[in-house]
Amino acid sequence: MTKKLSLETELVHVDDTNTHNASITPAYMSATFKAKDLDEMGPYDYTRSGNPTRSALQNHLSKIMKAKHVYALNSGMAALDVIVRSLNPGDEVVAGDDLYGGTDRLLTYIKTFNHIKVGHYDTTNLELITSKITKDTKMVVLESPTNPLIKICDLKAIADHAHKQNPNCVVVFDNTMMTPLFMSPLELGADIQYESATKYLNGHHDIMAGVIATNSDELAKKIFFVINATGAGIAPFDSWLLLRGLKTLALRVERQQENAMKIAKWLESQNIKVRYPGLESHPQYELHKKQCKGTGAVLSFETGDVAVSKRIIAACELYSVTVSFGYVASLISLPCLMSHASISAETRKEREFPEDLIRLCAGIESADDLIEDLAQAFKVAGFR
Ligand SMILES: Cc1ncc(COP(=O)(O)O)c(C=O)c1O
Ligand SMILES: N[C@@H](CCSC[C@H](N)C(=O)O)C(=O)O
Repeated sequence: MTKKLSLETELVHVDDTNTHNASITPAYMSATFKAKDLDEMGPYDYTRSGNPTRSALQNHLSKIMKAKHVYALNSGMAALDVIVRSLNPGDEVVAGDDLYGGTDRLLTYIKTFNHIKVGHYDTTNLELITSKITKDTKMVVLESPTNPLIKICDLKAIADHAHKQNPNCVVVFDNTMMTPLFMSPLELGADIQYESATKYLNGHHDIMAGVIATNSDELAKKIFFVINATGAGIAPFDSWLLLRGLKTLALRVERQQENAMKIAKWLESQNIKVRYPGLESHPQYELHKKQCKGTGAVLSFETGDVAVSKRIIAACELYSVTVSFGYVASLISLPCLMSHASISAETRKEREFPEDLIRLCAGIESADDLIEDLAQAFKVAGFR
C-alpha cells in the first residue's frame, strides 16, 4: 500500500518472514545458532548478541516509534543503565526533580560511584531548567508527564536549548506514560527515547521489558555495544509476549485514557486537587496538548493526610494496591511508600513531594464501577 498507515493499523501488522510462514512470529527459544561455515557465520550466533524474535520485535517497534534504531531490553531500568554508560567521570547531567524512584536511584548511583555531576531541577520552569543546561552539559534526562506528580516539560524548547549550548549534548526522554501512541519525543528533539515496556507497551504485567529508540547511528552503535557486552537484551519469550501485547496497545490505552478522564472529572467534582493533563485545571494543560496526542491514564491526588490516604487505598476493592502502571486492570498506590520509596525522605521533602499523594492508574474496566469503588473507599476512610 502506498498510503501512510495509521499507528493503530501498524500496531497489529507485524512484518516478519519465517521459515514456515507462521502467522505469528515464533519464539526462537535458543541461546545459540549453528554457523553455516567458518566463512559465513550467518546473522545470529548467540542470543545475547541477537535473536530472530528480538529482531522481529525491534523492527516492529522501529515502525511504531518512527525511529531508525530500536533496541529491546530486559527492563526499563536496564535501558537507562545502558544509556548512562556513555558518561564519563566529571560529566554533567541535568535531570528533572520529579522522576520515577528507580530513575532517581540510578542517577544517584552514578553520581556517587561514577563521579558524574547530576543536578535535579523543576522541568516545568523553562527559565530555570534552560539556565542549568550549559555548554558543559553532556546529558539531559527528562520525563513528561512525570511519575507521580504529572508535571509537563516543554521538550522541544529544552532540546533546542541543549543542542544550541552543546550540539553533542544527549537529550534523553522517558516516554513510558505517553507511549508512541500519544507522543513522539524524537520528532520533538530528543536524541534518545526510552520506555519501560513493562507498562503500557506490554500491558499485561507478565514481563519486564525496556525499549530504546534513536535516529543517531553513532548513539545506536554505542547502545548496541553495551547491550551485547552486558547481556541487557530482552529474552526470546519476553520478546514474543511483548510483540503480542503491542497489538492491542491502541485499544487498551484509549479505553484506559477514557476511564482516567472520567475518574479525574469525578475527583474534581468532589473538590479534590487532581493532577491529570487532560483537565483544564492542569497548570501545563495547553503545553501538554501542544506536544501530545493524548493524556494517558495515570493521575494523582492529595487528601491532606497520609493516614486518610492509607485508609482510602486499603478500602478500595477493585483497584489493586500495586506498583507499576499500564496494566489492563486498575491500580492504586502511595508513591512515598512504594514506587518512590527509594528516594530518601529527606530528598522527598526537599523536592516538596507530598507524602499523602495517591497515584491511580486506570484500567479497562467500566468507569462507573471504578468511580463507585472510589466513592465507597472515601466513605469507609471518612474522607469527603
Ligand atoms: C516512568 C518510568 N520509567 C522507567 C521505569 C523503569 O522501568 P522497569 O520497571 O521496566 O525497569 C519505571 C517503572 O519502573 C517508570 O515508572
Ligand atoms: N521495588 C521496586 C518498585 C518498583 S515501582 C515500579 C513503577 N515504575 C512504578 O512507578 O510504580 C523498586 O525498588 O524499583
